Amino acid sequence: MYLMKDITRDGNPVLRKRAAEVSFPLSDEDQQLAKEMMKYLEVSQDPELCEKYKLRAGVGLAAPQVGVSKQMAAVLVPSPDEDGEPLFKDVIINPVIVSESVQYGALTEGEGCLSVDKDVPGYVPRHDRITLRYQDVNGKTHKVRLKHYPAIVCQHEIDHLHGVLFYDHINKENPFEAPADTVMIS
Ligand SMILES: Cc1nc(NNC(=O)[C@H](CC2CCCC2)CN(O)CO)c(F)c(N2CCN3CCOC[C@@H]3C2)n1
Ligand code: NI
Repeated sequence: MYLMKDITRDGNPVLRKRAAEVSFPLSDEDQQLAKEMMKYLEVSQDPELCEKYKLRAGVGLAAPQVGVSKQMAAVLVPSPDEDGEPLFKDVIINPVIVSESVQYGALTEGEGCLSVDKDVPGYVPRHDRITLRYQDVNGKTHKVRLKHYPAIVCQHEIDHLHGVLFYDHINKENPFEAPADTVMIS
């Protein structure tokens, strides 16, 4: 199971590389990687286990963040109401954003990153809606339309696969400025 010591931090070149495509069928190593990344998110979202293992909670985790430069990320976006199904839960492999809204969306609270220890205040303008194509661990291709919160999370993870970090998007002059008619997501 991954602990915070296993998370690569900003400054490690692996976070600024374009990750390599994953080939199918998945090697045992890649299957284990997918499982471990999703496990981290599940454990980190359990208050007791999160505390027990001193984790930072997460709704997404990309392979470069555990030192593996491969096009793979785990995403676990819980439903707003406790008992509901997650808004999105899957390990996205070789993801491609095939279309995106002109309209921006941004988390009202700004963003953080398990690989960035410092707080970087400011809005992170992303596309409010995306159509995402990816393969799951079985090699099955999915094409999903996402909006608001899950769309933001997936864009944050896909950025990691392209060597981009969230603060790269923050307006240097005015961090809390967002483009006109940006959807603010809480
Ligand atoms: C929004 C949020 N970001 C959390 N952390 N940061 C992350 O996930 C980073 C990725 C996210 C940062 C902004 C967009 C993607 C990790 N990243 O670096 C991966 O690349 C959270 F932990 C969190 N939630 C809300 C849901 N809650 C359910 C119960 O358990 C606690 C959990 C807390 N929401
Ligand atoms: Ni991140």
